[in-house]
Amino acid sequence: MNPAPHTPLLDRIRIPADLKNFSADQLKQVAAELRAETVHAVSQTGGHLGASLGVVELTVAIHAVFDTPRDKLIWDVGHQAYPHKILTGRRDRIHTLRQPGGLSGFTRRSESEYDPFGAAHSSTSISAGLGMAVARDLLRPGGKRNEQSVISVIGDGSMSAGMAYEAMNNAGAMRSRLIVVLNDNDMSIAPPVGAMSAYLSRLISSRPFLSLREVMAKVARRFPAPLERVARRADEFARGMLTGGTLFEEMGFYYVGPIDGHNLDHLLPLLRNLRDADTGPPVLLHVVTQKGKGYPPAEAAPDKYHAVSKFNVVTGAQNKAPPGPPTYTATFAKALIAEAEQDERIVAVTAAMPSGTGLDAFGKRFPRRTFDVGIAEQHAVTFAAGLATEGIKPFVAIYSTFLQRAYDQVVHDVALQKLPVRFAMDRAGLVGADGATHAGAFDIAYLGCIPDMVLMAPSDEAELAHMVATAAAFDDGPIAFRFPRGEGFGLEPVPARGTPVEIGRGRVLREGSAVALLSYGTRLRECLAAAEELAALGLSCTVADARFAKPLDTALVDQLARHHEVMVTLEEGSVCGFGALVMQHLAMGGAFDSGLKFRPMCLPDAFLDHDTPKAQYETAGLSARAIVAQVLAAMGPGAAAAAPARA
Ligand SMILES: Cc1ncc(C[n+]2csc(CCOP(=O)(O)OP(=O)(O)O)c2C)c(N)n1
Ligand SMILES: CC(=O)[C@@H](O)[C@H](O)COP(=O)(O)O
Ligand SMILES: [Mg+2]
Repeated sequence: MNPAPHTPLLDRIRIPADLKNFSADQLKQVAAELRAETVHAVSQTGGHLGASLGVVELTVAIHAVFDTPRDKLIWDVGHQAYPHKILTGRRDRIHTLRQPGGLSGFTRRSESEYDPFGAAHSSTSISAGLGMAVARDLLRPGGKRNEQSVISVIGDGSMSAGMAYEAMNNAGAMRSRLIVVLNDNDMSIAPPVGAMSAYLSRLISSRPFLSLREVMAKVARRFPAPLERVARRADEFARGMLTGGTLFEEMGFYYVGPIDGHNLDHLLPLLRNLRDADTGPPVLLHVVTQKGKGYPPAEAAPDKYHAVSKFNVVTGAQNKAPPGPPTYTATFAKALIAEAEQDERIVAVTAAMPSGTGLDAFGKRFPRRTFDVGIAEQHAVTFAAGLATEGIKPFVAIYSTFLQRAYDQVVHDVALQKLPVRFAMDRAGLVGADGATHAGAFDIAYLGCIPDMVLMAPSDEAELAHMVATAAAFDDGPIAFRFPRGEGFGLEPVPARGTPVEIGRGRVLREGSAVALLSYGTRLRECLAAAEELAALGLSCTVADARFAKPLDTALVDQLARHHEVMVTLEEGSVCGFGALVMQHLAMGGAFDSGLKFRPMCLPDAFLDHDTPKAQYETAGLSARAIVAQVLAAMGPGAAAAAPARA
């Protein structure tokens, strides 16, 4: 157990407004204590530490200067908001971060009035902030525009997403009063990629940090007097001649920076000036920070401690679980490498998640055939579509939850044109501590309704290798497969290279006569366990692995429906998914007219909070126990007692 840090000043803060009673020097001490408190909290819970450490001074400065929650502070992604949570009335629960029943690891409207906008998917903060700023102006016509400030804090990685540009494009034209803080730590989860990242680096290296005098002079020059505008334009023009106007200025923002984001002597007066300005375009304040700042093990780590498990504060050593079976992610990467060894047209695309998707391993083996496009899921999909038009075989590896963002690209750019893009959807199903925002709940439903999509879900790691091979061999249109977060079962040997399976063909693992359990994905083990329990009760069960949600193995489905009294489908997905596809088929074939008792078991129609995945699936009612209960309920009272007669 790591000892709690000594935090005399932090202990005096109940609400952020208390910070206004402190001098600049005291605020520096508050920042030091807040950093220690954040390290201590995350050492007990695990979580996104590096990003939070990088914004400690920024968090203190914003809360000391602005009047939250009346002023709106929006954290992009929300994974850096732990110090903000500590300062905004959640310190007593910070040790429950990401724990069952505890605080969320992201910002969340239902958690606090200091979280005006929930997040976890990136690059939404400028749009949301602009909406709030415009609402302010609409609701208080004639009011002073500095009565309420809106501050969006967005990271350099998140700045690579299309949404951020869409929002800036709109904000720059609307000239609504909005403060965007670009928190540039030169890191995404992995090192950042792309021209924007290179541009920001150039901007920083071509312009040394502004001195306090320069910052203040610059801001004072801008605000407010319209008459000064001409002079300012001349000034900007002259400066542009020397250093080049920034992209942000070209987009209609007033650019201030770069500023040392750890220097409170600069941040405090600058933010006060921006707060008090009543006129002007949206402001982009460019602060340079360090991910993991102030905690040596984090500063030294290549990933700057983006996400850590519980750890020892003194050594920084993380409590890693003893190595278990390989993860599905690792199995996917290995299988893809095996395919790519044989077919040089295979390439892989990630949207800023090389390690999360296993494509870091693929990239080591095939650097020229690996594309990290930044946090740009929409672009990733259409980029892959373009590759496919020319005969390249792209595997787009995106978490199920993040593929949501590229829905129209999947429909319009890929499926409608029947382009053979392969979608590897990691983190399918419930993911644990990241909670509802990251649950891969919806992909079966949102892809299942698209014509010509082929959808697969492996029931274990060996099946995953076979599905990678199937996708590699399939050239007739889009094909997708989904697999869960974390370790596989480690029960079946995984072949060095998979063997393609027949498209649209499932398999039967156990034959029975009373009950049919048809599984799509890794709940198959729960079905097999349930079948054992039901057999012990005298109910004989067939267990089948659908393998495909689309095209459905209709022959298998019909056969199960015809020869069993009860049929249950299982999936790690939302309503309107696999069960709905099966039900639609059965209904059209009249199976229900002849009395089939059909029970589609899927995730409940609700957003499930963070918990351990096992507990989440218990809550969702997708365990072996729940299957047994469902079957017995379907059979009616006395089913188990009467079961031997039915078997
Ligand atoms: C739409 C979307 N894609 C991917 C992610 C995964 N993700 C979470 S944080 C992150 C990096 C963000 O980098 P940056 O904005 O610079 O923040 P930093 O962690 O460096 O503070 C990524 C890729 C996400 N949250 N949302
Ligand atoms: C904040 C964010 O979106 C990612 O860091 C995410 O938490 C990664 O999840 P995995 O741990 O499943 O890769
Ligand atoms: Mg960053």
